[in-house]
Amino acid sequence: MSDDTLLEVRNLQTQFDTDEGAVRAVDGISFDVKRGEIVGLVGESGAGKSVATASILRLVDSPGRIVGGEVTFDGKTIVGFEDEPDARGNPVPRDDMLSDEEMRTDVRGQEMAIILQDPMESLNPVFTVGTQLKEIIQLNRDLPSKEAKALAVEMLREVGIPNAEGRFGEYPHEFSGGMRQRVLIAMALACEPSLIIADEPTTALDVTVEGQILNLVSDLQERYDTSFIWVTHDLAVVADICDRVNVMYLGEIVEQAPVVELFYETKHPYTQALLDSVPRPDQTVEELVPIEGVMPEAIDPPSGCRFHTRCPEAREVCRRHEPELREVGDGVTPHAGACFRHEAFDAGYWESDPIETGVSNFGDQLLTEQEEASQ
Ligand SMILES: Nc1ncnc2c1ncn2[C@@H]1O[C@H](COP(=O)(O)OP(=O)(O)OP(=O)(O)O)[C@@H](O)[C@H]1O
Ligand code: NI
Repeated sequence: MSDDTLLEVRNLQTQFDTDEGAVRAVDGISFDVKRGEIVGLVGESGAGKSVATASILRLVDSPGRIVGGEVTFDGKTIVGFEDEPDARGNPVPRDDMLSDEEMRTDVRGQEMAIILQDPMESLNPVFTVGTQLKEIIQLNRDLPSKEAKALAVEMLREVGIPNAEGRFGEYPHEFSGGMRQRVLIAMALACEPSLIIADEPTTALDVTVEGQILNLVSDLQERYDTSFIWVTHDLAVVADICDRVNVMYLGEIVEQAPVVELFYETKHPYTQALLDSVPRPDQTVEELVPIEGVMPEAIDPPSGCRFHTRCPEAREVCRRHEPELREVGDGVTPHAGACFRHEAFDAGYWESDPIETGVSNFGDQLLTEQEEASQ
């Protein structure tokens, strides 16, 4: 693990054991978060974003369980298994894997904090906002009550709550949605974590308030040098604050790139479809194309490339073989994609017959090197 890497996720697999069978909600994802970086996790509802972050926090509840892979955080083993499973085929945790107790006392709320979509889930309605924030500060820093309170007020001010001193004594229900979300950000920062995991924290807010919160997070990120994993289904949010992005589809990462690369050198048809389905300043509304079809169920994913049933570029090879995430960029900027259209794959895509998916072609928006060369 290189020095500036804070979190390393390798081939992480999390499944839910249901009566109908195993739902492989997260099916072998790998990505890194460097220190001081905001990494996006984007994809449609059901892609596995929340299960992925819950796995990193070790907060997956039964019938869900982490069944494979490795997660290393600041030198600690969050997830790590022996090479051989036990007699019943279940993974065996390695000795260096943190216990549930260690996760609770040393990692969550200390080194990793979480911000969820609904602040009311994380705030206690019977205590004032100030009391809750002060308590977190005292848990994390050995400060006398008076100083902890002063710091709490200072933090409320820092996240942009007007009249912070006066509002210290108010209850969560007296705050608007946007203000509550600011309180949660203050609470997360009060732990002085090195990583904050934010799961769609601005989805319920209107766009103006969302924009204010995103600006705030960018500012605070710079000041505190905190790393973030930002979960969202919204590419506009990704464009706003992320440094690098992972695009998830049906439990897998299909594209991974720095944010500008993702938008301007798109390598995966699913990412392209996501981009075409959201308004952009350089497009008219008429040019918007919704993504066709619905994402298939994770319990019974399509064969081959999981996106092939909805992909306008799908060919026979995509139905038969599954492309893994590979380096497909220009060799300068790291850019990974899981699509046979790229030269890095030698799967015979171009000789393979197109398959009829009932989805129209994207046109010339997704030219590959080969296509460009043949034009
Ligand atoms: N308790 C559970 N039992 C069975 N399957 C589950 C359970 N929780 C989640 N799943 C499945 O895991 C998959 C991924 O869900 P997840 O909540 O991670 O999606 P998501 O990308 O966060 O979606 P959203 O944008 O709606 O939050 C889904 O197919 C979901 O049905
Ligand atoms: Ni989710």
